[in-house]
Amino acid sequence: MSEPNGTGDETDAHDANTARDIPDADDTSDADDTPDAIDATAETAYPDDSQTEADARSTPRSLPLRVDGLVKRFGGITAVDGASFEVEEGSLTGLIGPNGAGKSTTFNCITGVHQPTGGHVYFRNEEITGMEPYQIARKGLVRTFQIARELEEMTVLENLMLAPKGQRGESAIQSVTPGLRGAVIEEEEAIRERAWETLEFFEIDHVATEYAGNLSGGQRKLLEMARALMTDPEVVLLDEPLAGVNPTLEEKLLERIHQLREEGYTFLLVEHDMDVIMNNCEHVIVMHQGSVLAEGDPEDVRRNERVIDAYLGEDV
Ligand SMILES: Nc1ncnc2c1ncn2[C@@H]1O[C@H](COP(=O)(O)OP(=O)(O)OP(=O)(O)O)[C@@H](O)[C@H]1O
Repeated sequence: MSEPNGTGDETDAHDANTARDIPDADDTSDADDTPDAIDATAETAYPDDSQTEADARSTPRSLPLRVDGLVKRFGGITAVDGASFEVEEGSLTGLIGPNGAGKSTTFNCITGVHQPTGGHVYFRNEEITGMEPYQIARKGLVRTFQIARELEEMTVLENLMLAPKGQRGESAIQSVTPGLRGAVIEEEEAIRERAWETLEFFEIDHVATEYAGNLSGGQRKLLEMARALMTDPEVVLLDEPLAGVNPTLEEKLLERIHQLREEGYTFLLVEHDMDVIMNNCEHVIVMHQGSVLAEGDPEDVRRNERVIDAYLGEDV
């Protein structure tokens, strides 16, 4: 793979990005009504009618996710080579590319699992490059892994109950302070209730008391997503959530993703099954050799000669 060059591929990505619509002020009416989203929208709306279209274009939008010139090297291997792309609010965006294109490494750099060698990652206009995974998760950006990472020796319910951020938890002080102890118990009950609701949503409530290590591969994928949701994310990066999942479960998982999207979540999906990408994502980003080769709606991407070449003539 080549060293970052900041030329051809970056230009393509940039062109593709600028070709996408800039939301007008009316778009804010559809915004998610969580406090964060309202704050973020306030930063980006174009409140003053006197603003010209050019002003509006130059106003940075509060995108849920923006990756700019991301580079990651492992010794002599350049896994990510100047990748730049944006993820739109409330979208289900697909991230595809041949094996070794750099998709998982990109996810790792976005979510703090890896320290990028170069470039920038922004979550709602805030630079999060190089932050720790827990800091990024707290802000509302989480990922799932190709190989699910649940705690095998805990039950499914316990796995979910551990996930929410900012829990008071047990401490010596609260155990001898009646008021505090009551608050902790109340919080735990609320989390337990939400955990049950989430298990029901993913239809794995019947295995709530099973050790996570005893679940089937497909059930683990559902648990992984359920755990991600328990952290109250705004943006979820899904790394091959359907790999090894049977068709019935696959349909269920996709249905859940669409349902969550309607509730205002934003998803970036890495998936090798092109039918899944083409039938479910409204925007597709194609990575090749560490950078963005093309992006657009599924049909544009499917017809793109460079994409077809990158996949060596495989059906995209
Ligand atoms: N920790 C690592 N150390 C060394 N090289 C790595 C590491 N992680 C990834 N790579 C290399 O970086 C390149 C990109 O890998 P990555 O897993 O990001 O690709 P991918 O697009 O997710 O591939 P796949 O679709 O096969 O999962 C590959 O050449 C891979 O071998």
